[in-house]
Amino acid sequence: MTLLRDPLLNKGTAFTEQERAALGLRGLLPPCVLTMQDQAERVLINLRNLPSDLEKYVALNALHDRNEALFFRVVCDNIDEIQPLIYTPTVGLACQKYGLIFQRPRGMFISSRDRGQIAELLKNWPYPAKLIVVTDGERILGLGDLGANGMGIPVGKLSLYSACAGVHPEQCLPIVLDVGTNNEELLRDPYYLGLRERRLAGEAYDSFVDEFMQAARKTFPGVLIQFEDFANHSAFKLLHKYRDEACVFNDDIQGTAAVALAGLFSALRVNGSKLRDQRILFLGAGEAATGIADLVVSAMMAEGASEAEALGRNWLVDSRGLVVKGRAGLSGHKLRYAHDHGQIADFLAAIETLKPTAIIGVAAVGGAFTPDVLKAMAKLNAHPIVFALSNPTSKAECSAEDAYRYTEGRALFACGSPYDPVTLGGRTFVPRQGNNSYIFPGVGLGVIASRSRLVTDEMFMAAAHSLADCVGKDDLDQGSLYPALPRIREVSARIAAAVAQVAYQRGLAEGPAPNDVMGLIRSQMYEPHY
Ligand SMILES: O=C([O-])CC(=O)C(=O)O
Ligand SMILES: [Mg+2]
Repeated sequence: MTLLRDPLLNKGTAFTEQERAALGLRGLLPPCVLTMQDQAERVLINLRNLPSDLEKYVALNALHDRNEALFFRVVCDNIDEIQPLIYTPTVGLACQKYGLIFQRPRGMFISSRDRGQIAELLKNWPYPAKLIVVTDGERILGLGDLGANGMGIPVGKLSLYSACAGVHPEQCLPIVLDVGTNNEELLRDPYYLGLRERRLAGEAYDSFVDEFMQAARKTFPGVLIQFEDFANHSAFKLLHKYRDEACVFNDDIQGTAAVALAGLFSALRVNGSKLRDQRILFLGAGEAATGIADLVVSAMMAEGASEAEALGRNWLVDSRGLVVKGRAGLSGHKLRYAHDHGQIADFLAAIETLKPTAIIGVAAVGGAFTPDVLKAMAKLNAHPIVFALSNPTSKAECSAEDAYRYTEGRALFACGSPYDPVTLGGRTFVPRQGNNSYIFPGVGLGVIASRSRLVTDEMFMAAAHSLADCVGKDDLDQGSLYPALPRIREVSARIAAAVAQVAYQRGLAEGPAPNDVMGLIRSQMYEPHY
């Protein structure tokens, strides 16, 4: 009976006659023996009969808790259909309803009440973790502070690690650091499962996170720690504090940067220009905006631009207008992009003045790329680059349909959440997601496989190039700036190999470089089967 209750061992009706006899399962299962394929088909039939995405999320979660291999088989074989249900956009709603839909815990919940005992707590995790995705829930997607309900995000990210890059599920540990929440609604919500108190701040917060970092590294030596969906003020600080001493990265800063840069490389193949000649205007000035801009600056410099020139080609607009030199109260991460210029209050006026070739939306202001914004970009450029990257769909700067409609089908478009193909004037466009989900699974796999001590920006640059290299002419012809999702395991393997290569070249890896790095990567990829 224990076997049937253990999701890592359970095969349900797929236990063979011999297994049933040998393992004491006779009589505990209906007599019919199914194949994994039969089971997967049945899962899909049931899933498609469910009336809402949230119910599908719950059903998939339940499958994950019942039979892990079957869950991943279904995800891998139907990634286009399933990814939006276990990841953005549905995971956003699932986090908002986390307390209500809760059935079984997944991952670890470490709260500020556990101060002084985090190492002891981590020992309760029964597997040797090699990869932790951790959030404090303060900025979940573009939805803001969801406190401990943010747990859905590390869970979703790690499901993609296993499905999209074959990181073994047993190596994956989702963690929420529950330091309270400042979300009034949650504090009043009877079903909220986190601590009902305001967020820790200042020194108390820093020392709590530091205790977690030391305990995690001690309990799981060499573990890769991905920071996810922290608010800006914590995200930059934590990355800066730990990146040179621990194996960490911030997905929202560095992962998003690499996916956006790869999308720009693809777009430039269509419009035939160079990165160093672009003028990029960001709507948003947080983790994603400055993360992307920093990587773009490095890439422009690799094409021969000076640093000053490259910086001057990236501009930010935040809630107070254009980020310019001397504007009062600018936070540190924006300063590189605070150029000498007069104040401009709104985004459209900034477009008209600065004449960008690309606009990148990362401010979680739904609908901010208005028809007028899109038309202005179409007037300035033969092929305007328009990336509406905010998540979930309700926060997207514009829909795919609007992006194509208001630019007469000339936009080179990428979106953070999935959109269906758009047919316009006899042409069908297939927009693809400029989502860090193309990047982090491969980066993580490469870091784990090479046992790299650190995660570097050079690795994200290599990941961006590898991802861009996977985009074919057939993709570009239909308006896709990224490869098709069903190719993701191959794409992740290439990214992982490139990342591992950097680790070996820079002396960050453990052990000598193998002759066949790709072989090493492939040999480590988990395949869901019985
Ligand atoms: O999770 C996603 O879809 C992308 C991401 O990291 C975020 O929006 O914070
Ligand atoms: Mg994120």
